[in-house]
Amino acid sequence: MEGPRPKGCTTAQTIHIPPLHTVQLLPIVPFNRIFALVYLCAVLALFYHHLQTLLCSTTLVSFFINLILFISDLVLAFMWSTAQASRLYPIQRKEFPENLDNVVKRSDYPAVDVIICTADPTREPPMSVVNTALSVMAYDYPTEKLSVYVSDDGGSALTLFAFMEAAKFAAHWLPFCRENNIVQRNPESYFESNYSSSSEAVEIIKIMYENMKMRVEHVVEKGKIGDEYITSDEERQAFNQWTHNFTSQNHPTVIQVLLANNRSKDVTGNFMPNLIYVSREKSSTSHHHFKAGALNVLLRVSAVMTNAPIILTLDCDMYSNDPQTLLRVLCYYSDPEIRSKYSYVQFPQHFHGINKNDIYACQFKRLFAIQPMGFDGLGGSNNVGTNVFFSRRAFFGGPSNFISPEIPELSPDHLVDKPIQSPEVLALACHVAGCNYENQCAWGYKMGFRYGSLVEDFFTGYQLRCEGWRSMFCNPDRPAFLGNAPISLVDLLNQLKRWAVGVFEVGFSKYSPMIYGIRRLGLLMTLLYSQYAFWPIWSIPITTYAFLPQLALINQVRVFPKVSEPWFLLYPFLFLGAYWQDYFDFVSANGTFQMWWNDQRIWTIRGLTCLWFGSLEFLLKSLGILTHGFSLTSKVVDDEQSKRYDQGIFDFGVPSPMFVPLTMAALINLVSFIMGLAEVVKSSNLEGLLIQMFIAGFGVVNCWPIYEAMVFRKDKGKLPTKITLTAAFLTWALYIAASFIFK
Ligand SMILES: O=c1ccn([C@@H]2O[C@H](COP(=O)(O)OP(=O)(O)O[C@H]3O[C@H](CO)[C@@H](O)[C@H](O)[C@H]3O)[C@@H](O)[C@H]2O)c(=O)[nH]1
Ligand SMILES: [Mn+2]
Repeated sequence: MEGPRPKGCTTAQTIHIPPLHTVQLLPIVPFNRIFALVYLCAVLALFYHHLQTLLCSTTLVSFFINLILFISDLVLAFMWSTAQASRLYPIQRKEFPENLDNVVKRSDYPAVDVIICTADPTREPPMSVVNTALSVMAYDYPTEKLSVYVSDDGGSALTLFAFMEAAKFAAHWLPFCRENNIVQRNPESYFESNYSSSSEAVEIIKIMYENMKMRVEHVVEKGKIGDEYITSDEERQAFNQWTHNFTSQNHPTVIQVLLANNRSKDVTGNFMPNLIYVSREKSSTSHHHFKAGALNVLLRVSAVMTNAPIILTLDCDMYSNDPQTLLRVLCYYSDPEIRSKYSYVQFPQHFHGINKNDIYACQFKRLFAIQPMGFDGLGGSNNVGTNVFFSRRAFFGGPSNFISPEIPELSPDHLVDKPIQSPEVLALACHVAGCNYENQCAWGYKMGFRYGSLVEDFFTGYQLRCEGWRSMFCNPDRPAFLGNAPISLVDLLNQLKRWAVGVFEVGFSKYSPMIYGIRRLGLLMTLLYSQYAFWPIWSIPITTYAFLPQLALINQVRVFPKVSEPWFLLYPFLFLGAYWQDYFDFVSANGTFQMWWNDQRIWTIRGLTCLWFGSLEFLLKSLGILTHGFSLTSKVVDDEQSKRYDQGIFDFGVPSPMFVPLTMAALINLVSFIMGLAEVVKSSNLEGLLIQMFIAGFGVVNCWPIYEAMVFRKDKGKLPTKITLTAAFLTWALYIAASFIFK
């Protein structure tokens, strides 16, 4: 495996050009490697002890208890080993866009196509999609090289209307940003920030923005576009495509060029970027492959219209937070060597509006910020679906194995020589957006974004890596993009449930890292990808440790070594070692202690809820019993909910079955801790049960918000009584069953 190469540095030293980028191994690496070795010894010792106790089990019950603990620890050890793979070579990159002028002329900058996906105007407010689009249209980049495509899987005239308004507003907004050197180019966020409101120009543009917002929101609220909002015949014609039998699941392709960079000018007379609305053809009889399908259509439509060599894919809520980002990407892309080997540059997902201590751990620091450095050091960052700059060539076979698309117009080296609004171009674009176009094609299997998993981002990144592409991770100090995170527990758990189904679809397919990946990626990268592909198996040890030691404690059965036995020492070492290292990683990625505490709490909550439900859903799906699709994460904010969120209060609210096992765990831990404590007071003998007491106590502390939601709260976000009662009944049943078993 090739380690990191400080490429920019070497070039700089030999020919004395200031570097465009540098790369550095993280200073913590030597420590990580030594610690991994020490920890490994402890893990091996633990398994020696496990085998001993397993073989010496005296009764069937104790054999089964030991077996469950053994399996759980096996899963923990496996997950630990996969995490080590990311700790051995983590690297950090830096770019120097200020040096770009020495290397490339502005006129030689490559063209860039941006694809923004949206799928439902009720769950993804069009105004927020518009803001995302405006923020990227205003990139510091030659406007004639920039095209923004909006993929509307909701097939909604409301979204098209919002973008017609956006196109008009952009004529004011883009020059305003340029002339005033605005850094925050998402208008909503700009007006929310402490901008200097002294100038008249700011006030004027703010009023314009508010007017646009009012019109769009009014139309969205009414659900239809009143005549008074339609200002030209062209617009009317566009909306006429929504005939009476047009539904979001059944309609022809709609492609609307809203701005064209050879024709549309802003108010200062400069040309604007292309802005194109695309809603692919849908029919209830064909499979659409969710976001991956939408992205493949957009890959083809953009190829026909502009065919830029760089493609940025964005989720509708992920707006650009830094106008210089494209220049950063050029720092890499302007190097032909990198261009021929790298398939994408991934920027992390950062979020705005997260509450102070991030109670739901929505920042996913490990997934989005920490582990990508480890992936990158091994030759390729993971792909997280949005904020990623692809090389178009990467969608057509490996670096040395080009796969030709079925028509030459889709080839990455095809030159588009007609304007985007010409009838031939539009006709071909409509053709390649058709829902039967992909029949008997390699799209989704060997070309483009890959089908077969609800986490098409993870799957596609993994497949590109298997084909031999490298990729990189770029995490500048100022976040390049900011997005929304779920603000209620059930939204979060539903999102993660989809991820759980999606990763299992990779883990248990013929492309599993363990059988397909291992032959192509080497051991470390395979382990790292396995950590995600088998992510839901965390639920096994988490559930075991949330119930088993507690039920044993209630019945005064000891399942761990006594304090006086030397094996005892392994447990605090393994626990503290893992938690401490995790804490350290987290804090190094700008986390705080409270954030980390919440993060580890959510980790246990996931293990008891969405990971099980996701696994079950995957099983039912594999058996053909269930055909669940891509459930969108809601981006609509309920006022009351958002108030609770800002105060850091857990939001249960709806009676989701996922809350039942969680509540049961909370009850069992509380009961066992109290009963254990009573026993200690009575016989003042903690020696044998110390580890179990500790686990139950740790559980109780972690479950605090659940007790509150169960007993003390009256607001709408409290735990529904139905859930509390069901969980209480099941806990009681479990208690009775356990007392029979442990007898
Ligand atoms: O049929 C669909 C379904 C979704 N989307 C879009 O996909 C994006 C992501 O959907 P969201 O509901 O926000 O899911 P998240 O779980 O927040 O997204 C994460 O997980 C997804 C995979 O499950 C990745 O695609 C995303 O990039 C990644 O940010 C949104 O822009 C949607 O509009 C479509 O275009 N078509
Ligand atoms: Mn999202």
